[in-house]
Amino acid sequence: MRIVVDANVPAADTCFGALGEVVRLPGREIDAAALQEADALVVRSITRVDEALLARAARLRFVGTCTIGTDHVDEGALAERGVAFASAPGCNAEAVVDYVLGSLATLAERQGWRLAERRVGIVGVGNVGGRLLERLTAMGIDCLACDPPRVAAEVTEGEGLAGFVDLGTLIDECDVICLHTPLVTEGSHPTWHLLDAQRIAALAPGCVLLNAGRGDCVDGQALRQRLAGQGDVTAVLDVWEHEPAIDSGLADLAAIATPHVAGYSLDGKLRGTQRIYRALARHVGLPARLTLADLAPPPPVRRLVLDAGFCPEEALRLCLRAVYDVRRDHDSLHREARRQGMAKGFDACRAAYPLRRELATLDIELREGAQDLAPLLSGAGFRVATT
Ligand SMILES: NC(=O)c1ccc[n+]([C@@H]2O[C@H](COP(=O)([O-])OP(=O)(O)OC[C@H]3O[C@@H](n4cnc5c(N)ncnc54)[C@H](O)[C@@H]3O)[C@@H](O)[C@H]2O)c1
Ligand SMILES: O=C(O)[C@H](O)[C@H](O)COP(=O)(O)O
Repeated sequence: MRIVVDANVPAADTCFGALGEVVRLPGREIDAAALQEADALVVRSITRVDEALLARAARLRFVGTCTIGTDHVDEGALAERGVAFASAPGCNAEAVVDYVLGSLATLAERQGWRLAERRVGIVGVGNVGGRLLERLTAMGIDCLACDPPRVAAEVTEGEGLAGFVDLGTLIDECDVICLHTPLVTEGSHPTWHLLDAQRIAALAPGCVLLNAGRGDCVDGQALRQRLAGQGDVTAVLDVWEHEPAIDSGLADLAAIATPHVAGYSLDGKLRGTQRIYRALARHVGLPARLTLADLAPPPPVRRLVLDAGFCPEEALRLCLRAVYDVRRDHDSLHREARRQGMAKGFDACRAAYPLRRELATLDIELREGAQDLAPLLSGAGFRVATT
């Protein structure tokens, strides 16, 4: 079996090599010619899997994307050709939540506010937004949630979603708005330009808008105008319209601008690889013997000991940055964009992404006098012990 795999899929040779011959190609270079002899295709989100790509893929029987998002895949076209499809729901959701916490802690420090005093609105409460809601609530932070499709499902399935509000209410009542919606262009709950010019104009002065869903969920031009004109809201943007050739003017105006890497923990990527490896093995009737534990190395920082003397905000920042510092990704996007131009720089940051682990890989020991920090830090996602 010949398996074409995006070069940015970690542990591909170990996993897919156990099932067949692996051909690795940069995601943007996978084209119809590359699939002529392929039996299986494993992508991430940058390869558009559509009619044009499939045109000469007569042998193709399986496509897997090691990502949560599936908007780059024409599932109808695959079904018509009898090609099986698998994605990796939730694989990097914890990493995205780590990114949100790191971004908010960084802004709080820069702008001189306390996260505990802010109300956070979460739009799209699925794997990512749901985990964010859980972690923020456990940290004692007030949250509102908006997810009309889930609310509609409640009516029919009795999910019980008390406390969910509509988008207008969330915008009016929250200081921080976190967008975790997929890109949906059709149906009764489309998300294309969910934050359009009108909603962007309605953002209250001082509010923070964070988008780690899909770039097309926000009208980038309207956001750029609001940031450039009034300069009274703060944007944290990980996803963009027209990636990788994103609007560099908007990137300059965003307080935190990163190249679509919110989900780029090694753990999240390996989970994605492993899910698709298992799906392909099942599809071809081979055993999938490799587990996540076989693939993930030990974390580079395993343990932190805190004694008395930290205020909660400082302790949280210190622990977050021991694992992942979002400022590194912001700086590297700007640096590489200056060096190579935006489109090349954007992709270069992603291709050479440094090692990043998830908060749950860090053990924190709280000594006497620091034990009050336990709810905040365990709520944030660290493994906390008191001694
Ligand atoms: N930046 C990154 O690195 C990164 C990483 C992972 C996922 N993502 C993006 O985040 C999206 C969400 O991920 P997930 O794992 O939570 O997906 P999910 O499918 O588990 O959840 C998405 C939620 O959004 C809700 N939703 C859909 N339309 C909506 C609308 N109009 N208004 C409000 N809510 C709406 C759905 O009902 C669902 O609950 C993915 O589809 C992907 O596009 C980005
Ligand atoms: O949908 C997802 O899982 C994320 O957006 C993912 O992090 C995208 O990563 P990429 O495919 O761009 O490497």
